[in-house]
Amino acid sequence: MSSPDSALAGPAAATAVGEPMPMAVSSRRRFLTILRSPLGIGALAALMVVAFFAVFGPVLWGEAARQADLTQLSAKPSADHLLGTDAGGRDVLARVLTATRLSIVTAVLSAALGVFVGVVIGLLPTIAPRRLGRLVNSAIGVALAFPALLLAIVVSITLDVGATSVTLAIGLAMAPSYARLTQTLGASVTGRDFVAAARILGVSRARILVRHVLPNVRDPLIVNASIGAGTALVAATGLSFLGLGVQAPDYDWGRMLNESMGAIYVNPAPSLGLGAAIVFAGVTFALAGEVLARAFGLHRPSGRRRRRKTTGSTAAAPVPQVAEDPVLRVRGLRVEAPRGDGWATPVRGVSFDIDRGEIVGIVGESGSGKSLTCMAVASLLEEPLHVTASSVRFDGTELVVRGKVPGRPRSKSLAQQLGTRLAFVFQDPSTSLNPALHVGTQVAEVGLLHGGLSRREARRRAVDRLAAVRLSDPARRARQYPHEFSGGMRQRATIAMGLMGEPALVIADEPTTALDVTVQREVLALLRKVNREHGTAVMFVSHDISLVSSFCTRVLVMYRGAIVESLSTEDLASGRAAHPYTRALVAAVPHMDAAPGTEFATITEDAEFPLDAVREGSA
Ligand SMILES: Nc1ncnc2c1ncn2[C@@H]1O[C@H](COP(=O)(O)OP(=O)(O)OP(=O)(O)O)[C@@H](O)[C@H]1O
Repeated sequence: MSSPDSALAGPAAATAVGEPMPMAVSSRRRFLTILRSPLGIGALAALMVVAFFAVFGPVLWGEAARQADLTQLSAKPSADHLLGTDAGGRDVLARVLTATRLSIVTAVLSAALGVFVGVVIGLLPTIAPRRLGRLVNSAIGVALAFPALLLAIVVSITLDVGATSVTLAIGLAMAPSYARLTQTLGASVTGRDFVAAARILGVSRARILVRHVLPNVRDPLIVNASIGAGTALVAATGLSFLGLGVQAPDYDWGRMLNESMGAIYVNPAPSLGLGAAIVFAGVTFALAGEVLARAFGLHRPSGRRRRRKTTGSTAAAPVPQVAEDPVLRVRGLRVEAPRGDGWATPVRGVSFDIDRGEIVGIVGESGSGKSLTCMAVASLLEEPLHVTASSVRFDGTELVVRGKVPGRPRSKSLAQQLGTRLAFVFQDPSTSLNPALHVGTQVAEVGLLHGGLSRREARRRAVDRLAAVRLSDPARRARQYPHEFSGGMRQRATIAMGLMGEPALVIADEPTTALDVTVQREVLALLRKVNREHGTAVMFVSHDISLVSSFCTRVLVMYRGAIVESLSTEDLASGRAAHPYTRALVAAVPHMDAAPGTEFATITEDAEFPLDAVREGSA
């Protein structure tokens, strides 16, 4: 038997935190498939055996377990007593079967308590303000550092020994492990692009938790909860074995094991029988966990059905009536990040405008601050980053509050405006959609959140938007999961999400880097179509200066966190760039007509360029 302590240390060690598995088939079909597999059949059979003895054990063998035959004290196995008798002359097999109920119920309830408390605590850092989150994290760390068995013993003794106290003790001792697991899983999900996308749509923290975090952390939690029942069984048995668990006249497997140990060398059968029962039940829980994870752990989240008052057929928020000012006007945007003992400034007070309907490229080497600039203007950067500016005016609304650009919109109306008027297309299409939700559900989200649409209407509009981004058979595609899409299709779905509203600006942060050239062209054509048909401005980030030259009308050149030049693409293409860094970037573009053997021009790491802007641009 593994030590209860090691067993209680549980879930984090047993989990492979990763991508949720894809959900290609319906849950019913998946359930039937797994049930027909050897694993499913074995788990179901074992579970039925355990359940049978837990339910009927005391009824069928309770009487036999109580009858004492004083002529047969500590008897060895015989035809009448297959596992022999105990020191009181009672049939051991009947007592083992009768004790199944108490042992299993204690294990299941303790595991349920541990998982519940652990999940609640573990999710707190995801939804709580940052400082409280950090405090909870530290508290989980401290609780984990305390040996779990010791914790269980202390709680058990404090609460007065017995079945109830052992359940509470084990549940509370298991909770920190589940809390850490939940917190780690939650953190891995909240850093993903689809959560950032949800934030842009103005989805609240609680809703992000329910719709995006929980479905993606559920599978490992389900597996661990089931394995946890086996763990709890071993722990409860251990505590009872030590005399700290179930007390007479009740008995569970642990207490019986304790009583049988005195005679183990002369009559090992009772101990072996008990050991077999404990191992069988433990393995059953582990198998059940595996089956549950495969069968139900990949369910589409049921989600609370919420009907809203229908206000019209479009999900778009009313378009603010603004003058023909730039769609985005940024002044003195600065991003600071903690580094070592001090602060680094990856974005150094940049200023720029993007006019309505304009397509503006941002180019620069890796690390020049392009992505941070985009995220900052979309209100997506949170602590520990400091984002300050004298003004960030989007679509007529000032985003800066007391010199800072908040990581979340300050009001519901602003969240609605950002959710419907600003679209963000991320670099990696494989992370920008939630793998646990149907694509249509995700596209429809903004209609539910900001458009006042009913679920059905939002879905209809989502299908319409998927058609608008030229996805064939959009109704079927809407019912598929992101893994059933190609990279290009995912990018289109992300753009379709943006088109649920009436976006005034699409920020596309290297949207084609992860795609092959053909798909790249399709995505660019789509962005251009959105630009032409809706007058949507595009802020297009890329390393690829030739791509930017062909796609954009104007280019902002970033170097070490500053915009060093703003010029038209004609000027760029015809070699009229003024800043030495821009000229070096252009010179580094390889040409097909270069003579064989010609060395490519590169920008070396130690190359230094002035940070002052040569035209409009840097503050
Ligand atoms: N969350 C963060 N915390 C601290 N520093 C960061 C953070 N994000 C980015 N940085 C740093 O800021 C600098 C600019 O990063 P950014 O992602 O904006 O560069 P980029 O120009 O978009 O690069 P790439 O083209 O490779 O995506 C980099 O040095 C990066 O290490």
